[in-house]
Amino acid sequence: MTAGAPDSRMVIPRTGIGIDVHAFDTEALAESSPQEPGGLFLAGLHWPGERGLAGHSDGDPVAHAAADALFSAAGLGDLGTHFGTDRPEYAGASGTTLLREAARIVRSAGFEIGNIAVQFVARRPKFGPRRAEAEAALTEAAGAPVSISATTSDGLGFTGRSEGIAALATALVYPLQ
Ligand SMILES: Nc1ccn([C@@H]2O[C@H](COP(=O)(O)O)[C@@H](O)[C@H]2O)c(=O)n1
Ligand SMILES: C[C@@]1(CO)OP(=O)(O)OP(=O)(O)OC[C@H]1O
Repeated sequence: MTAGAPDSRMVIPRTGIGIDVHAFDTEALAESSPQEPGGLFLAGLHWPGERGLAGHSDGDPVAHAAADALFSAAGLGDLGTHFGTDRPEYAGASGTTLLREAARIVRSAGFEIGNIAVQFVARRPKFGPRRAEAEAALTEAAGAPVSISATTSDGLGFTGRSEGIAALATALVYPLQ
């Protein structure tokens, strides 16, 4: 092997990053009907009684940031490349549906997924009690470990004013040889 040149037998993992933000939807309060439940969809879970987020899909910034990080790691563009708002089939789509589809696309391009880590910024909902449930939902959708953490912004900025929720994700993928 030449000094400085990568060994062609080495599997070089690739990292990716994704950020997503959704604003609270003032009309999406509480439950509306069993067919179209109101409330919040976040981290692959439904949070009845919490104010919902606006979006073409269900507006889940945790799942969207995770999917964006996968596309970023694989060099396959971003969420808009694959699930644009011009695609009626994704109207109202759940975060787990989008993450499952993103993982399928990344695997079809010849990658396996190492893991995804996501952190969201919000005062509410209190995440700790449902962390295991959310991690299980997104891990099942991605077919790879997804870890999720939450933080507040100490009352500062748009998350501090409860105008929306922001999420940041990283992902690791590696090419299958
Ligand atoms: N929506 C949230 C936000 C935070 N947590 C948990 O609280 C811890 C402290 O948050 P600070 O922003 O005050 O540092 C944080 O590490 C989380 O464990 C939460 O559960 N849900
Ligand atoms: C997911 C898509 C498509 O339904 O819509 P939104 O739910 O608005 O989500 P966003 O993260 O703003 O962008 C990606 C969109 O293409």
